[in-house]
Amino acid sequence: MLVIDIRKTLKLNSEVEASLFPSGLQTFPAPAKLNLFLHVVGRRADGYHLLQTTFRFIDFSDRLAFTVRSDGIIKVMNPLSDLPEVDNLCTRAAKLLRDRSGKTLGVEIYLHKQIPMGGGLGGGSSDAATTLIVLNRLWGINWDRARLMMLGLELGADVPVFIYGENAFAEGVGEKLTQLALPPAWYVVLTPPVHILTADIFACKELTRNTIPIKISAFSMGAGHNDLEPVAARMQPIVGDWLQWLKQQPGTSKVGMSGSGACLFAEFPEASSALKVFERIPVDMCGFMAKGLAEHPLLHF
Ligand SMILES: C[C@@](CO)(OP(=O)(O)O)[C@H](O)COP(=O)(O)OP(=O)(O)OC[C@H]1O[C@@H](n2ccc(N)nc2=O)[C@H](O)[C@@H]1O
Ligand SMILES: Nc1ncnc2c1ncn2[C@@H]1O[C@H](COP(=O)(O)OP(=O)(O)O)[C@@H](O)[C@H]1O
Repeated sequence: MLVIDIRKTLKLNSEVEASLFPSGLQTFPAPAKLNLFLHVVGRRADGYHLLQTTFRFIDFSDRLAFTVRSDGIIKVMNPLSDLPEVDNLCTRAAKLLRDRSGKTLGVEIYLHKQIPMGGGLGGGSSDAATTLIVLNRLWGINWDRARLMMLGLELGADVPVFIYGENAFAEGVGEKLTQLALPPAWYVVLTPPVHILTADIFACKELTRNTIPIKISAFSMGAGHNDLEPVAARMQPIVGDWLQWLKQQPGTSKVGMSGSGACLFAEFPEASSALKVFERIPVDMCGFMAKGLAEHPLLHF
C-alpha cells in the first residue's frame, strides 16, 4: 500500500490502523473494487438490470476483526454514523450466516472503514463478503465458496465476486463470473464528495439499457464503457468535470467511472505514470492511488 500525501489520500498508515483494533486481534482486509467497464444489456422481469462488467480488486481496503461470542449475539463494536447497526452489511451478513447454518454462536465485529461509502467501490459488499468468509471458518461451518456466494447474493449483487476472489468478467446481475487474468496496473481514483444512490441511477429514464453484449475477448482488446456514467454526470455535474480532468492526464490506458459512481479512475500500466498524475491532483479535488490486485487477499483463507 502506498501512502504519499495525507492531504490528498484517504489511506491511513499501519500504526494508526493498529490503534483502531483491540491489541492482538487478527485483522482481515475487505478490498475495494473497480468496474473497468459496465454495460447495461437488458432487464429482468423483477426490474433488476442485466449487466456486463469487469471487476478488479485494488489494494485499498476496509479492515475487520472478529471475536466469537458463545451467546449468539451479533454486534458491530464501532457502528457507522448515519447507518443503524441492523442495516450494516456486516451485521446482516453475520445474521444471515448464523440463521442459515443453524449455528448458535455470536460475534463482536470491529470495522475500520476506509473505502468511501456509496461511491461505486463496493465497500459495503466487500465488508459483507469478508464477514461471511471469516465467520464461515471461525464458526466452524466450512461451506464451500459456491454456497457462500449464493448466500452473499441475497445481500447484494456485488457480494458474490468478493467471495469468488478472482478478478472477473461478470454477467447476469453480476453473479455469473468468469475469472480474468488482468495485467499489473496502477490506478488514480478520484472521490467526488457526492452520493449517487445505485437504485436512483438504475431507475433513471435516460439510462441506456440495450447495449449490445460483447465477448470477453473484446474487453481484452480495450472495448467497454460505463452506461451509468452519462446519467451520473447529469445528476451530479462534478462527475463530468473531474472525469474531464482525468482524461486530460498523460500516460493513462483507461479512464472511467466505477459502478454507479461517483468514484472515478484512471488506469496506468506503470506506477511512475500514476504517481505523476496523483501528485498533480489540484487542491480542490481528492482521491488516492492504488495498485490493482491479482486476486482477493482472502482467496485462500
Ligand atoms: C452497479 C454495481 C456494479 O458493480 O455496483 P455499485 O456501483 O453499486 O457498487 C452493482 O451492480 C450494484 O450492486 P449492489 O450495490 O450490490 O446493488 P444492490 O444493493 O443489489 O441494488 C440496489 C438497487 O439498484 C437496482 N439495481 C441494482 C443492480 C442491478 N443489476 N440492477 C438494478 O436495477 C435495484 O433497484 C436495486 O434495488
Ligand atoms: N459496512 C458498510 N459499508 C458501507 N456501506 C454500507 C455498509 N453497510 C451498509 N451499507 C449501505 O450500503 C450502501 C452502499 O455501500 P457501498 O458498498 O459502500 O457503495 P456502492 O454500492 O456504491 O459501491 C451505503 O450507502 C450504506 O447505506
